[in-house]
Amino acid sequence: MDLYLDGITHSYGDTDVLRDVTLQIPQGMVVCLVGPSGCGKSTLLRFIGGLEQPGGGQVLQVGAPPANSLNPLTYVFQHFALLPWRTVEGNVSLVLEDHELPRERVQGIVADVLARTRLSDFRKALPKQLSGGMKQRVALARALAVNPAVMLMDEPLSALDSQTRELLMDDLVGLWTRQPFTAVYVTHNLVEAVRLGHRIVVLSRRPGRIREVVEVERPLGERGRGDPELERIQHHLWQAMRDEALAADQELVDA
Ligand SMILES: Nc1ncnc2c1ncn2[C@@H]1O[C@H](COP(=O)(O)OP(=O)(O)OP(=O)(O)O)[C@@H](O)[C@H]1O
Repeated sequence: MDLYLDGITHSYGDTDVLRDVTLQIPQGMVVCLVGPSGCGKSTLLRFIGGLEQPGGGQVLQVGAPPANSLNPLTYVFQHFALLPWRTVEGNVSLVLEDHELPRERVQGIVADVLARTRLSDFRKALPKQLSGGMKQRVALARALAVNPAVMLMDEPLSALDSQTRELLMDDLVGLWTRQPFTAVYVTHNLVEAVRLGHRIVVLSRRPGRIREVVEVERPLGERGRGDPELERIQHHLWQAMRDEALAADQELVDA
């Protein structure tokens, strides 16, 4: 299933938040949204997920989600949102409970996603026993368990320290390489964008409109740290964002 954003425009009261955002999110692609603080990235993600409706334009789903998808549009948040009293496997199976699946099917799905996120040995652990990176891997496993058509990822690594973030980026690349998924990935971090994004969308400051779309051709599995081509793209993205970010910053200070 592809997504097509057709002229998304929105205001909250007098605040114009998004203007005429038109964008294709093809199946199997990680599309990163970057842009200055307050430019409407999270708002756009909520529109894509159907949590809110835009004032103008529409989000179109083109084609059908996978036949066994239990939740076509699934979020991954910055702060994991795990239930502290449930084990790792209990947190993952939670999202399957309303679907009246046979017990063996649930066990099969949970075992599969825990293996894919390298958590099989920790299935009985409670969240408080896990590092931040492992908690986010549980959140990823939980998202994958419903076999989403598109994962909506809102700053999923920003609560983690830089080393853990590096490891999680490798995990995400490994997950995608073994079994490509579709994602809209909101981030402030241009290193993440160039490591994980097939397509990087730069939004202007508020009201967010598309300033530039950058395609990164290098396969995810071949993108290493210090890769000059990625650094060139990152530099280019920063140039595109810099003035917008400075102006947005000034607006916040002036407000
Ligand atoms: N429910 C709401 N009611 C009123 N204003 C809102 C609401 N949600 C967001 N806004 C405003 O819309 C603008 C865009 O917010 P949004 O959180 O989408 O930006 P963002 O690009 O994700 O920001 P950040 O990068 O700082 O997380 C901000 O000015 C915010 O205050």
